[in-house]
Amino acid sequence: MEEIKIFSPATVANVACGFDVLGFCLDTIGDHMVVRKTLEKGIKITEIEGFDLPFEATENVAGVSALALIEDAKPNCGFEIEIYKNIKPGSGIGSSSASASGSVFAINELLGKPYNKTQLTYFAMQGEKMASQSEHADNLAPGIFGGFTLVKSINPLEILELPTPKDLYAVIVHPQIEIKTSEARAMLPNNVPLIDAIIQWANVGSFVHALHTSNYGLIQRSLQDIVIEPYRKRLIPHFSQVKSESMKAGALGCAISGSGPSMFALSHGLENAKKIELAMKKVYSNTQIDLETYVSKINTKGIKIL
Ligand SMILES: Nc1ncnc2c1ncn2[C@@H]1O[C@H](COP(=O)(O)OP(=O)(O)O)[C@@H](O)[C@H]1O
Ligand SMILES: N[C@@H](CCOP(=O)(O)O)C(=O)O
Repeated sequence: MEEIKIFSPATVANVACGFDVLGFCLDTIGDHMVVRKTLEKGIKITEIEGFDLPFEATENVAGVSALALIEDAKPNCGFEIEIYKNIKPGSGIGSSSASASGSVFAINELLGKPYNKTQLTYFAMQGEKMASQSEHADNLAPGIFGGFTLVKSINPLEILELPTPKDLYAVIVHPQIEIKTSEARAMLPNNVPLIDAIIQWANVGSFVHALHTSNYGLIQRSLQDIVIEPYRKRLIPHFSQVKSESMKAGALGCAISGSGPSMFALSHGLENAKKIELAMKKVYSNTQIDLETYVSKINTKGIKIL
């Protein structure tokens, strides 16, 4: 194979209680990428559509992650990368992650798949580190593995794949403003009160159990973030109103997606998800804020070859 075209999906990181640990993969929104082998060695980004991003490989997360992989693989060829972005940078649904994971996934396929998904996540982390100035894999893991994932540890990198209840849907509301992950991380405290930590890790454990048992009521009781949301919600216009309207419409839970400004809600069933989407959208109907919204099944496959 000399060329490959892929769909690299958007992802929701943190998932309320699981900051830097939990994440899930979306289905209806993502980037397209084309990667092909070249005789000339190295990494070249030859096409970027959708948003204004750097073509210099060392300044684009797709290039940085690809360079990390070829540094290890030392192939006797190079690669050209075309990026067709649908995920707005600074969105909170893993724009940088989709590029970083998509490029290493594609190159791995072209090299005959010498690396496993954990190794690909490690290479993609090198790109994410450049974008967010910190090491986190909670967007990358669900994009590469699919479904829900839990990042057990960064060093050594260990990722757990979690089950996806079959009738679970996600609603994404993305106010068209930009929040850089690096800035949204810099505003966080270094310490968490013990009482808050206890509640947060109880929610993580309960949420994981709820996924394993398809217990939608326990999902609802676990989707709570008392550590990060209090700091970041002020960055998102009308966040509290969106959250309360989504819950009134029947959401299992609603929280900030990644570092924002996107928000996500989880729904038991598609019809309920559509009602929740309308309720969340309505909050912005009399504002000047542009909005993108998506209703998505949980994508259990992750990155797809087209
Ligand atoms: N290929 C890329 N895709 C998206 N963002 C990129 C890419 N390369 C570099 N960046 C930079 O990374 C930042 C977006 O990453 P981030 O702040 O984590 O947003 P998101 O929440 O959408 O992932 C932006 O500053 C953007 O300029
Ligand atoms: N755990 C990270 C996740 C960032 O997600 P993104 O989609 O905003 O890149 C954080 O919250 O900083």
